[in-house]
Amino acid sequence: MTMKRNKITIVGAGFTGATTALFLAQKELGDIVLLDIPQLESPTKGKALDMFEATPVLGVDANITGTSNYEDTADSDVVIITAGIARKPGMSRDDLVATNAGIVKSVTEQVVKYSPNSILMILSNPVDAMTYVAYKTSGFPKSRVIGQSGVLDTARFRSFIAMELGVSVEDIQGFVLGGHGDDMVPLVRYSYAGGIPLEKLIPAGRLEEIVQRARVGGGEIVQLLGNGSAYYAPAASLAQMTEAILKDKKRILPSIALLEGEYGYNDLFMGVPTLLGKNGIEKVFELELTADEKTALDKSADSVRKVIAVVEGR
Ligand SMILES: NC(=O)C1=CN([C@@H]2O[C@H](COP(=O)(O)OP(=O)(O)OC[C@H]3O[C@@H](n4cnc5c(N)ncnc54)[C@H](O)[C@@H]3O)[C@@H](O)[C@H]2O)C=CC1
Ligand SMILES: O=C([O-])CC(=O)C(=O)O
Repeated sequence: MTMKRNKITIVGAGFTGATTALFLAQKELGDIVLLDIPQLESPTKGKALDMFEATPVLGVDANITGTSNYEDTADSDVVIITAGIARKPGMSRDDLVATNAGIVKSVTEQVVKYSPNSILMILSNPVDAMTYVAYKTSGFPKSRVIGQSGVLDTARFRSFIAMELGVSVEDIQGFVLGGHGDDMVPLVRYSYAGGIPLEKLIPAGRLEEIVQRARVGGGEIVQLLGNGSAYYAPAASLAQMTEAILKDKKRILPSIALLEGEYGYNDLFMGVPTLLGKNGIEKVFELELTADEKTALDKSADSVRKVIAVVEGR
């Protein structure tokens, strides 16, 4: 019996796209197609071949190919969209909307033509609004259009807490709600180190400083790099979400999902805890919030709505 291998397409073979391809190959999650614009076809093929040549050493079986032709992406199981421009120091993610909305729309049109049954995973920023664009353009059910933000945002929070306590990053659990912007809402109430509530281990004032560092964690990397934005941690986050889907792991991970009444919001894409399995987002978990948490989430939702209004020309 021959088993069909999974096929994963990554549109945008830049820093995040190429790094994601490598993580996916290391996890042996399937064959990988890297696609970029025709002007970059040669370097895209070069990156893919170089990566494939790493697989004998890594001891993994994954075909990795580069292309600028959407026909090569046909029948993908998962399509990851990282196409677009990244911010530079002094810019906010929202400054990217005018350029990236057009790119995400045209990419999605092509993707759905060749992979009508795929699950779309969006990274391009401003990512909550770009997930909305992919949803509207694709006509896919909401379960198959997923944005990445919360795995990364909690990974940053977990890293900073582990540094603070001098313990393993593995034992820290973080929790974040809201849009992928500086007013995202990390909930320390639901954050733990080895099952112990963080509030019992770190004084409130210090915990708030760490929360604030996590909120602006993307900007910290943008400042340090000087000419682009983070890609290792974002790529690791995409790989973890892809693994949850392709292995039908039913993991509870934060993702950007369409809200239809949950948390009191409608027609809005924003980060919430979700169940990820073979059908994509199989469930959105809704929690009771305190008045302060709800006020903070409303602010974050307003920021996302403003960007969606720009996309829609309102
Ligand atoms: N949601 C999140 O948590 C994160 C989002 N991002 C976002 O991901 C995006 C990509 O970031 P990087 O990979 O660092 O940028 P990059 O500039 O290294 O790569 C982007 C790639 O997209 C390609 N591209 C542009 N238009 C295209 C089109 N029409 N079709 C196919 N490919 C196209 C470019 O040629 C380039 O190779 C940015 O918008 C960035 O802000 C980055 C990190 C985290
Ligand atoms: O900060 C950026 O522009 C890229 C991003 O979304 C992140 O690293 O969180």
